[in-house]
Amino acid sequence: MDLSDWGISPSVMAKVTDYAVELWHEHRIPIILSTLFVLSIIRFYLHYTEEPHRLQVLPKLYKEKSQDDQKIVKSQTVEEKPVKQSSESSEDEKSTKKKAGPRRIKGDITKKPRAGADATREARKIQVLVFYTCLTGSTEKIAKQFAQSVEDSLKEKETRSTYLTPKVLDLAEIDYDEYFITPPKNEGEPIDYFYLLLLPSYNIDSINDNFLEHLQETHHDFRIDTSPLSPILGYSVFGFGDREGWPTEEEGFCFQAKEVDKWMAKLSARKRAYPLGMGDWKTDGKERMAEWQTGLLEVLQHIEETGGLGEGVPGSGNPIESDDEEIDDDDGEVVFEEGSESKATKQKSSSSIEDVEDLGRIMASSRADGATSKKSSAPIAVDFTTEGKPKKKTASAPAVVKEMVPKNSPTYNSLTKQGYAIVGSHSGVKICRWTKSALRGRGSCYKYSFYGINSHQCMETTPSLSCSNKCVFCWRHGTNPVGTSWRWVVDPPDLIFNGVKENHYKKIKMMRGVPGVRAERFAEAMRIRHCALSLVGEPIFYPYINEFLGMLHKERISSFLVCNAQHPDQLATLQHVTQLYVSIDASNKESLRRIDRPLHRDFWERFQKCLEILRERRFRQRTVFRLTLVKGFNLEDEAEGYADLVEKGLPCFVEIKGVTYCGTSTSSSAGLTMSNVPFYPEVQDFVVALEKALLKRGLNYGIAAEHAHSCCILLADKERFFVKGKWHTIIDYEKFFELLEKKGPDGDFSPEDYMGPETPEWATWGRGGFDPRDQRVDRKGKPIVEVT
Ligand SMILES: Cc1cc2nc3c(=O)[nH]c(=O)nc-3n(C[C@H](O)[C@H](O)[C@H](O)COP(=O)(O)O)c2cc1C
Ligand code: SF4
Repeated sequence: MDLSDWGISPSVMAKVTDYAVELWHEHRIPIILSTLFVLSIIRFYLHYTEEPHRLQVLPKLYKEKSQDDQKIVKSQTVEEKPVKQSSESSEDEKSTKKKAGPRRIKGDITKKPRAGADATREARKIQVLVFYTCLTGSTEKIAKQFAQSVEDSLKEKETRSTYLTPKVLDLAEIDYDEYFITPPKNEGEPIDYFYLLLLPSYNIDSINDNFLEHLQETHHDFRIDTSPLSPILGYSVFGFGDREGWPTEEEGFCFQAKEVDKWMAKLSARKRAYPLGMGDWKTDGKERMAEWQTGLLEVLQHIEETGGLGEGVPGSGNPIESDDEEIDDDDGEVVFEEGSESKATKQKSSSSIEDVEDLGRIMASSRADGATSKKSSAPIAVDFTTEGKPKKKTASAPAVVKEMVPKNSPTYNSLTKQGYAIVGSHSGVKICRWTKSALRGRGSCYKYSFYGINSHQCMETTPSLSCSNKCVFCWRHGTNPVGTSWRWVVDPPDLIFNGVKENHYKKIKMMRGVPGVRAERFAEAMRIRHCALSLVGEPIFYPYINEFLGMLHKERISSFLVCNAQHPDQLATLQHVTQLYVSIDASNKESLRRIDRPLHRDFWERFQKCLEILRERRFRQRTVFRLTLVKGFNLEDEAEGYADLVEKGLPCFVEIKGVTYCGTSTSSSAGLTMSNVPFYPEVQDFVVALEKALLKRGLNYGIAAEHAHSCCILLADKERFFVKGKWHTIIDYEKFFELLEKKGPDGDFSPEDYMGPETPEWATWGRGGFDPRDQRVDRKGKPIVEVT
């Protein structure tokens, strides 16, 4: 077509073209932008007007797809929305729009159930596998009988719905790869495995060597995970040996069982379900195995109920043999720094002070409260500030009584972090370092050597975390509470008693998976036989201490009570305890002020009064002075001063102990450093000097026993505890309870009436006093070789 046909001449055309080109060159940017703007508007318009139409198609597609999927994944649910009619509300429409898009799946994908998960427990069976080796015939028989007996017991406990009949497997016949690289694979229903290994030791080449080599190689094989047996539910080993040929562990008793236990811990990622048991079938084997079996059955039942090993395992079962816990001494008394609570206690509120005589009344109401609300809120505040003169009750209304250690307080957090369990609002319990050590056969505390206390059966607790001193060598470092009077809520004694026992056992159970814990000691530890009332604070601060003691004694738990010679009124009314300690931290007033930093103004008078009480009661209570020696504070030239105090109190025993450095800011602010810790020979010299000073005064005390390991020496009254040429510092605990039951808590009987057998030879002066049943280890767990 020609433009001239439309009547447009070529010259006009050329002009228009020129004009358009010129226009473009001059305004091309605004033109482009405007065009883009217009196009976007059109695009948005089309998007919003077309969407409903597209949505009508999509659900249909979803539905078809989801039907296919359902065939494959049963537990998946496809989220779909019915097609919306245009008449439906815009709200619905919005939600529909929101959910449009890729297919979404609700619910979990069906996973293989995880061993140990509660929810899946029902669906899974547990298979106990009993592995054994045998050269001379005994272990095979034992293994079969054992498996039968486990099955019978599980039947009795009605756990058969989960446990399959235990299988007995000879390690000489099985393929290790089938069981000891990964747990066996089961084609049918899923099964969880629990391994038990009964293993005699042989000091000749035997199948045990192959087995151990296999375990070791599996652990080190770089192609496999270092803990390929971690899917098993747990394991435990029992070793057989012969004490005639291999009397001690150092000499090889059950050495291969110990090795297997160690490797299994590594391969299973610390799934030690129960401590290694060891026995000699000719002597104690049956007994040891019965204990081991009892413990195991409890674990198996626990697994059945909860699906796992429970508290303490794994986690507590650190495979590295180490004692990396902080230095912890026996009976350490802790002073807390003043924090918010102590500030509260400092604000003396005379209005909240009650007569000591009123305690009976308050206690009755406290008990009643305890029965319903577990915790008494009786507003008790006992003033201990001025000894002997209880303040008159005032008429004004009592102030609000607070808890000593409330759950959300910094003190609570600090103490629980340090491993204390807080019971009620003012009591604490903790497993002492020696209890752990004895459970692992690494030595007991000096009280085993001196008095026959089994450290692994000892509970260390206090019914009062509060104290009225701020001793420089105090162990723990919290934030409070210290105080001269009881201004807190009082918990009833049964609440404390049950609570401390429960928590003690809980903590013992947590030791189950710790390497080196001995099965027989672990089993024994489940019966508390002794209670050290010390830990932190001041036990006789607790208004119902006698009731608490009564509960201990009723269960035949002995009581070793340590007090700080600041509460004479409470000391005077204290009923029988198995052994009554008074801390004597200095020989004179000035020294005592410097070391104990007492809060009482009349601390020296109180101290003197306590000594008088002890003297009066020395034929009723088994009294002990405990001296803690701090070089540069109370050691040098103080033997004479201490002798004067002994003359005054005439205790049955005097324990002398070198302070152990705790490195807290309390101690450093008091100028205490490592140089204040006396060496054992210095403690020995001091004790010899004290013995001499006592003799000079006509006091017949002699050095009865020592425990070099904890830098502790015992002086005893020779007239009373040296019988027929032998020291008798050990206690006859059963006799104590018999006397108590016969004569009552205020009964008339003396320490000699429950004096036990002679002090063991190895504990006497010059012999060191380390329990010969155990092995001394250094802080890294390495055996200490004595240089003689
Ligand atoms: C050759 C031989 C070597 C042994 N070596 C040790 C040993 O080093 N340590 C140990 O505690 N017991 C040792 N025993 C003792 C056995 O471990 C113990 O008697 C065990 O109960 C034997 O079990 P069995 O009859 O199943 O083979 C040895 C016994 C034998 C026959
Ligand atoms: S008496 Fe008990 S609490 Fe005290 S050190 Fe010994 S084992 Fe520990």
